Amino acid sequence: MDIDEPTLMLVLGVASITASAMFFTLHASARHIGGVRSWAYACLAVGFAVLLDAPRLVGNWQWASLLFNIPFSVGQALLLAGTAQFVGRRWGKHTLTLLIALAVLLTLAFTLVLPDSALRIFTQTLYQACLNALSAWYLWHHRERQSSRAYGVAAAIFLGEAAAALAQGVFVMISTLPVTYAAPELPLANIVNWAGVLANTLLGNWILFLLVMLRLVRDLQTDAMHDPLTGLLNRRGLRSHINSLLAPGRSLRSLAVLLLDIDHFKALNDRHGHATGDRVLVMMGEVMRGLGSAHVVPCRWGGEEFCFVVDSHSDKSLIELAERARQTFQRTSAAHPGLPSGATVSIGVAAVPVDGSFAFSRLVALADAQLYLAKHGGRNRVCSALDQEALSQD
Ligand SMILES: Nc1nc2c(ncn2[C@@H]2O[C@H](COP(=O)(O)OP(=O)(O)OP(=O)(O)O)[C@@H](O)[C@H]2O)c(=O)[nH]1
Repeated sequence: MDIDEPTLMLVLGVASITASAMFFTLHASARHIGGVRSWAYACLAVGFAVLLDAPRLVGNWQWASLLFNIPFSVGQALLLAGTAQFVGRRWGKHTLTLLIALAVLLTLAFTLVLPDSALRIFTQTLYQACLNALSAWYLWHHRERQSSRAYGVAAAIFLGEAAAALAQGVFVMISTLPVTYAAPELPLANIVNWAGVLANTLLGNWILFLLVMLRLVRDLQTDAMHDPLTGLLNRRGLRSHINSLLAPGRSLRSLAVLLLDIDHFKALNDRHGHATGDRVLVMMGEVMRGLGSAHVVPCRWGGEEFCFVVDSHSDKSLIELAERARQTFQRTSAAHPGLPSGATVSIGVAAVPVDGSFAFSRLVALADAQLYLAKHGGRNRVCSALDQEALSQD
């Protein structure tokens, strides 16, 4: 291949260092995302390896090899460590140290102790292939549902890099020609080598960058849709849930809402303090989460008001759910050390058919009217616009 190698390496080195700067910047504003800092150091190490090698200043091939191989191998190990951290795998510092030590030992062995270019390149590319294949496996195995396509592409790129590295090592081993790292005497090995380096430096880094951005978007969406105090869906999250329930193709027959309001919460706050009030709200969230399921979705409506949205139910099951919520809340608050024992909740229940005239706001208004009745009927009770016979069983 007709390539001005030093120029290409210079470009790749600069691309790696730029990627490193990008990852460092990302890490500064998204510290909770694991692995980004390791990727930043990985790009830095690879960038230095390539930049040091580009001018071909060192005439002695052994020293030139050491100068390239060691930072490059460190970069590969850090890349894998970053990927493992990004997907949430346990990854001890010892594993990283071992991998780096292995790469350094192999390089030293086949450069200074037993100088053999072919063996050095083969072990180096085998090492790189194994690490890249493991990165591909981590990304594929831990792909996130919403961005599974991007994870699939990332895994494919890493697998491609692994295959390119392995192929280059094999070409070099089976050739009878004398070889240098870039193997200009072996055109096929050289092409494969460059394909791998390009995939690594350009595509690989960009796809990792994309995965971090997708993770950030997912985290922001999760934050925007959840109440930070209780962890339940907030109103925005609930709206998104309702939209997904009403999406075309879902044959939903009816929808129910249970509105729950903690009794005399203002007095509780005044008497025991706002922090205790917050703890009662958290406990309410836990009680509701415990009663939730795929068809029973809890939400913090606002302040001391909560709701369940139920999309598969009978009238009886709704009333049972409301009663269970009321009793569990009362029991838990009584049993919870440090919380006021008399905390109770009033609940209004309503259900409507999902037809052409369905409006969620009307359903909420119906449940609210029942909640009003529960409050004015003495609190700590369930009121429902449903089958009164079922209600009177309790
Ligand atoms: N601790 C705490 N209090 C909150 C929060 N959000 C709203 N509140 C308080 O909840 C109280 C609601 O009081 P009200 O709407 O008067 O209702 P209530 O005292 O529960 O009376 P009833 O509903 O009629 O039983 C207000 O004092 C709000 O300040 C919160 O996040 N934490």
